[in-house]
Amino acid sequence: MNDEHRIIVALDVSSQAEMLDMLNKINRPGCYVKIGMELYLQQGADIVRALKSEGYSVFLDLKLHDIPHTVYRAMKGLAGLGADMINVHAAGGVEMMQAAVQGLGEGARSHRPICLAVTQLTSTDQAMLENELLINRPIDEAIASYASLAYTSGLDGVVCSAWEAKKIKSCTAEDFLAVTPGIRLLHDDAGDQKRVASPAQARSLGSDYIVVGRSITAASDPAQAYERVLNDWRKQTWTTRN
Ligand SMILES: O=C(O)c1cc(=O)[nH]c(=O)n1[C@@H]1O[C@H](COP(=O)(O)O)[C@@H](O)[C@H]1O
Repeated sequence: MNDEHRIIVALDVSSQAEMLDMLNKINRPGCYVKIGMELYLQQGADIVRALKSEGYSVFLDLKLHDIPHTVYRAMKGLAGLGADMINVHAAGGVEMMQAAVQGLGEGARSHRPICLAVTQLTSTDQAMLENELLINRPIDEAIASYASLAYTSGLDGVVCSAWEAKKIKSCTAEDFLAVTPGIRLLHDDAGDQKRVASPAQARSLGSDYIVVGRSITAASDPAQAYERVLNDWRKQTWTTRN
């Protein structure tokens, strides 16, 4: 798989027209894109079909979190859209994650989409984990524990920050995917993201894919920003703390 396929661009816009405009600006036909709830909830399933018919790889990020039966039925329907990657919240538990994989397997036309579990959002930090979610564990331990549950549930990987990727792989498997948002180029504003890394850091830390939104889409020249992300990912000069 080439380097470009490891960069997933988060198309966080609200209409098909804005999406097409952004894809035009990025100018990378067939790249990997992520459709989140903003676009999906306003434009519906056709947006995924349209992107697939144009040759894009699609991560459908709807972060399902419900009772197992509901998630099973939702995934069975979503599987037919042809997305390459899809996610649930690990906090839904083992039975729900197993139901997600089962639904995807039964609904897929050919290949089952990659199924990921969101561990803890990259907008969560240690203080929020303890004070709001009442989880009194170090955040990387809590995340590794969610990842282990996802692994035993038969998922293909997790969404986490780059900083947890190594620990997750050591307690699951080397080929258990770490898909990491919270990516920023040097000098970019972190905004609401707490656990942030650069593309080069993420790769050094063990990320398999990076999800990049505003560092590309809010840049004055998105095509140039995409190129900077890709070059940084390729550089991988940064070495880990461990
Ligand atoms: O599942 C995700 O994609 C996701 C999980 C997570 O923990 N953190 C996170 O930021 N995301 C998504 O990744 C994208 C990050 O966007 P930027 O912060 O603009 O790069 C957004 O579309 C988020 O919805």
